[in-house]
Amino acid sequence: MVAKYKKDGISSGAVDCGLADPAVSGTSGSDGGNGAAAPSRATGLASSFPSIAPGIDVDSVSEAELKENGFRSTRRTKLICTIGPASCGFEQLEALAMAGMNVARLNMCHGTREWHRGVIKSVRQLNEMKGYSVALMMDTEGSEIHMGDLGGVTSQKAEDGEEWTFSVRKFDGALPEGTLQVNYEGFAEDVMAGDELVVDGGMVRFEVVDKIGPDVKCRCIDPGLLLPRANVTFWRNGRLVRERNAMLPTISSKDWLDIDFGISEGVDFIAISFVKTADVIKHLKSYIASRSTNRQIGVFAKIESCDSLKNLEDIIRVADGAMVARGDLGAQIPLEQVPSVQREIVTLCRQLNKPVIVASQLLESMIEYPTPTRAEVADVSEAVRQRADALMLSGESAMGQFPLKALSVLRTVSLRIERWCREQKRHEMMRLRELSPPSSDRQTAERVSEQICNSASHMANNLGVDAIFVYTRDGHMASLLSRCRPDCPIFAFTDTTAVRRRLNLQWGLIPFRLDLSTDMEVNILRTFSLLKARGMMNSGDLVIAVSDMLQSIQIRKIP
Ligand SMILES: Nc1ncnc2c1ncn2[C@@H]1O[C@H](COP(=O)(O)OP(=O)(O)O)[C@@H](O)[C@H]1O
Ligand SMILES: C=C(OP(=O)(O)O)C(=O)O
Ligand SMILES: [K+]
Ligand SMILES: [Mg+2]
Repeated sequence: MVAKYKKDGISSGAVDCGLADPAVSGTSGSDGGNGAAAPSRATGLASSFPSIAPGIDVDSVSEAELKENGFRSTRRTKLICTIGPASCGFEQLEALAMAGMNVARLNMCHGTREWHRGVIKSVRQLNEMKGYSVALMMDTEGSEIHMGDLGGVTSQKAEDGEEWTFSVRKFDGALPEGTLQVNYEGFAEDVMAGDELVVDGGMVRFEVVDKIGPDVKCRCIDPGLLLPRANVTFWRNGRLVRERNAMLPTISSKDWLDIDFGISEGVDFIAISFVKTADVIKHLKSYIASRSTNRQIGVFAKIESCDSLKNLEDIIRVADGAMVARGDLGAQIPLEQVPSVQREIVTLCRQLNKPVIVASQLLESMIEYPTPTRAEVADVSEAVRQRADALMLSGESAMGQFPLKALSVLRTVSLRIERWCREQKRHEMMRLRELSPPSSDRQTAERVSEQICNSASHMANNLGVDAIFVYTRDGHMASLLSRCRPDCPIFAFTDTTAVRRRLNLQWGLIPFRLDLSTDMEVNILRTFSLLKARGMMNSGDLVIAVSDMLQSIQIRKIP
């Protein structure tokens, strides 16, 4: 890939993915960080950074946004960055955190476990030393069919009419000229002459000419750039072919090892690729529960296949969240259906109170160029207007030339569209159905919490309050409030760092960690005085406070 412009300023020379000494790394969020010094938690470095107020953890980005713009203008849409060679150094991660990254995604399709372990360690250090709550999401490879590593080169151009061989043979070292490896052993048996091979969701296309044992001879019919490990689907008579490849397990044996790795490394979320049914999610959730006592890992279902669309509601009901994985989805259903399917998934997730991520190609051109296309900005705007919980960068942040600029575009577009939607009432309006239907026991805590949150949001909008405060141990009340998408931001106070990180993925929540008292009044007064002392709120601000420890709604003016 040729850099047409100067590369993003997050790393000047060679990309260093080792663990830079964070004590000597400066903050370099030049294009869109907010320039605020990062607060440090109680570490030996306390003297190098402004110290955090005792008793409350919040990151410098939220703090600066609150101070500079007041309550109402904080960003509601959360941002996820896929980490790769262009973003894995400590300083690069720090710059991304400064520029608003809420979640770092690790795609297990690429890189070694050791490499991923290094990134996890850096993110964790960043959180501990600088008060961030960047969550970690591990994304499984799945049993998709993809090409091999291109024998070490970063890309190869396939020209119109060229002959290429797709082979299931294993090669040591360099590949023979014009040969590509395929990871699925049944490939040569499943395909037929005349089939169309779609690489990387349509970036390159081939027609199958002939089969010779493990080799499949093809002719390029849509030229383009072949990237390492690009995904491959095959089509016959205009339909996706699903032979034995459809029988491959959703979670492969390699995925199970990656999942064990994720559990032992304590990631916050695991995203499962190519989910077909709800059962696989249930199975994984019980596996995680049996392996990791007292740690919750959110399981996200990636919606990227025809099968997942057939079972959409069942899958989303059992998952902890979903991802509209438009990359592969666009290779499995006609492209023109992707926007309406995205909207359906976003709506359904909101109804079922599951966080939803819109992913892939949001700013694809920024892999190479420092400015997005107008169409990309429109796409990002639409996802923000649909009020998806989070937007995700893939290649833009993993291997592109401008990771920080791409993140900055997501941030500024989100802020601008959110404000426009609030002021002009342009959001997608949605009537929320009841999550917990009336039962014989009409007073279940679930139902009461839901009603409290709906009413609190309604009151917040009618009264024009500055913020909703929620005191929550497990985060559930915070997510119920987020579901209502109120006009004001939601400050979520929780007593564990793990819950705080998980809440960082959800729309409109600004998560803080605070030692919670069983006495609600004590919590309220403490948060008021701590936030006031740090300049994050002012006397006279109007707040609605709710809690999962005491079922009440309070309307309070900051003294
Ligand atoms: N851990 C990694 N190591 C090397 N390259 C990576 C890594 N993660 C992502 N990439 C690169 O970024 C590109 C885009 O990432 P992503 O969309 O997550 O993967 P894919 O293209 O496989 O669907 C990948 O094709 C790959 O080139
Ligand atoms: C996010 C996606 O999955 P991956 O990048 O792992 O292919 C996608 O297909 O859009
Ligand atoms: K993946
Ligand atoms: Mg995919």
